[in-house]
Amino acid sequence: MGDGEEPPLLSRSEALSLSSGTGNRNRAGKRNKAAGPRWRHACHVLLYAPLPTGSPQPPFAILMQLRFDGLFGFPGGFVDLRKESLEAGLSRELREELGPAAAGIELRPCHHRGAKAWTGSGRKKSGSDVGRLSSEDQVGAEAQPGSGRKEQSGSDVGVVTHFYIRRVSLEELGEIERGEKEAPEHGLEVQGLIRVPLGGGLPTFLQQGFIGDARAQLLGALHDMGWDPPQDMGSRNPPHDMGLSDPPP
Ligand SMILES: O=c1[nH]cnc2c1ncn2[C@@H]1O[C@H](COP(=O)(O)OP(=O)(O)O)[C@@H](O)[C@H]1O
Repeated sequence: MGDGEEPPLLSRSEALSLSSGTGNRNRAGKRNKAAGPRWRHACHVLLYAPLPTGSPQPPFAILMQLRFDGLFGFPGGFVDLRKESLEAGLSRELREELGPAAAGIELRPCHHRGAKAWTGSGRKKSGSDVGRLSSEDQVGAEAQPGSGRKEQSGSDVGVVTHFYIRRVSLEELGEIERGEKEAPEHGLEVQGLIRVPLGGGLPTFLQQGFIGDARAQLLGALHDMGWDPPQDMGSRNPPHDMGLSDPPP
């Protein structure tokens, strides 16, 4: 798969059928490469709030974060399916990255908007996922678009990125913004939360660096939410077609 080619969008259950790799070991505990790729699962969520009637278009606020590596992305991270569900793992990541105000944001399978499975051969060549990952995490980073890491053997490692969209109230969004400095990861993995500039500032924002396919996820979500930026704003990369409409509350 070359640059620009995206893996297909998978449903939650299709993506979960990709082994997390625990069964891919022989009796000596060594990885059995013939068993196929070992997949690590990562979950990220777009949190958005409707703005009051009469607000400038589009009438919602969307949160993203500036990461430790200078790239923009959505809150979330790797989930250990041996210990937690996708949604429980994502909630844990939100508490770490957004702080206590995120504890009240319940995430359910209905908020899942699609997943993509990336192998080493599908990796894009730009961006950086620079050296702070554990050896466990590196398996994923090798395979992730935008990782910037030297490619490993490619076919036996992979990352499944799950994308969620969750509507919150403007009050809940404000609480998260006010409480972000209390988050354990604030100033470490997360440098700060931002509201995506959706008006005239969007073209400039879209030229920033994004982790993985976060930029396409943002554009796909805007499309699902009924707002397609004018052509010249988002045309560098077509949005993911999430194949879904009307995100659940
Ligand atoms: O916003 C995002 N959208 C899509 N993929 C992302 C986003 N943020 C990180 N990733 C990818 O998900 C994987 C987990 O990265 P992350 O930095 O969130 O995990 P961690 O916080 O658990 O270390 C990495 O392969 C990374 O490239």
